[in-house]
Amino acid sequence: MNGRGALSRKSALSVLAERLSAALARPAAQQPCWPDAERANAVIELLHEADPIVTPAETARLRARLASVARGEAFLLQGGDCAETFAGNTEPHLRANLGVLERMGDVLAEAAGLPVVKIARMAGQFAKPRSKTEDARGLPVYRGDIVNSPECTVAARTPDPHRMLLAYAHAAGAMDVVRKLCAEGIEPRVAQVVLAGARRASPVGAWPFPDRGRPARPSEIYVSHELLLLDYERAVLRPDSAGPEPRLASGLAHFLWIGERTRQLDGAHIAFAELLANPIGLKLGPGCTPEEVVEYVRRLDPHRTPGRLTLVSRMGHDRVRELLPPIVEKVAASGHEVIWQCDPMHGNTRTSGNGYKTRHFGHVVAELAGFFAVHRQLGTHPGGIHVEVTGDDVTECLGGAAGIAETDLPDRYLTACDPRLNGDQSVELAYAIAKLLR
Ligand SMILES: O=C[C@H](O)[C@H](O)COP(=O)(O)O
Ligand SMILES: C=C(OP(=O)(O)O)C(=O)O
Ligand SMILES: [Mn+2]
Repeated sequence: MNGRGALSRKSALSVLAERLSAALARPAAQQPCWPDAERANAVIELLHEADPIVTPAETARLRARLASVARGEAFLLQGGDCAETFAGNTEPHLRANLGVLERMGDVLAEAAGLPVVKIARMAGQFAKPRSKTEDARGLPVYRGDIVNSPECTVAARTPDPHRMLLAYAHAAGAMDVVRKLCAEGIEPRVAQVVLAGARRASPVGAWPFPDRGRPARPSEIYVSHELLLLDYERAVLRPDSAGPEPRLASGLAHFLWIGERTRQLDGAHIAFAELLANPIGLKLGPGCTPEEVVEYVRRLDPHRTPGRLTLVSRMGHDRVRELLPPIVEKVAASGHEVIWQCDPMHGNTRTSGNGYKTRHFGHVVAELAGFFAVHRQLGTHPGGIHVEVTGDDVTECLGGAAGIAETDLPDRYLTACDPRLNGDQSVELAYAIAKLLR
């Protein structure tokens, strides 16, 4: 590099460092208050030395894949646990969740006649935003294994910065497993629902039984998590000069998204995401106006890069047809080529009669039906879905072909945060979407 190149690289880096400090100085919602700031800083310093978990080449490949989704040439399937846990970070669990993505991807690819880009909520989905600061017992809420423990004691719920090191180690270990499984081949999850019962109860007319899998084959799967805990996210960043302006590449995931509770336009999360070279997602709940969305698009996709920004609507099954069209119209008129993705889970969370946080399979399908109908009407590409699913045989969401009822919820309600579709419900959902796509 000649002297002038080195100088301009140095000044680009110092501009980025200044912008990063300014972003982090903004108000940040949903951050834990570490009881010992010195200990937290020591952990952050250690994490600064950590190796990236994902490579720039992988993230660049995902950028190219997402550009094709934005252009309507591919479909995006994103899914996994609401909250990963350290105890659940095992090869069988990772394999089961990837097997669900694999099977859903097969069904969707065939129905859409398009390649499916798969992104797992995996290898770092350890931080949770919460709607309250205290639980029913008056204890600080559980904020994900990266912050505290769900156990019901004050000590367990006190944020512990050391957990960020554990989260990094677990994420790195999970990524090794993901790479190994992708190379070896992942066997698609096959639905286990009994034929007769399924035919009776299934809302999906085209539910084909028996659900036949195929042999495992190598797969391409990217990893993602919510860009939430800024003390963690700020630690593993590398300069990236491949794009239209110098940015910082997160070494912690290929794809990061900003949640519904941290999308304040003047807040730290949006300002932080502006600096990232990774593709970015943004959740949009029912309170979001079309004007706000145009401002997000301007800030997060300043160079009009197809697929740079994924807008994830999660409006609820009863509001999507009313709330989504003005947002899509305004963004389409702005000329930015975003990905339209539907999260049919978070706008449909309810408490069951027996006190479980749950979602009904029928509401999940209904929000997706609304999402596809809106895009069909407006002539835009319904680019993908973002779902909370597991290959484990849990009983957390109601309905589906097996007819999970409220009284079944206590059987295997294992989630650390939100209710997930189990393996059968997830495959059934893929068939329901296949019907909508046709
Ligand atoms: O995925 C996350 C949840 O939807 C979010 O943490 C809110 O959950 P809560 O209402 O139980 O706090
Ligand atoms: C918290 C989540 O979603 P949202 O921000 O849309 O509520 C999530 O995806 O787990
Ligand atoms: Mn969730």
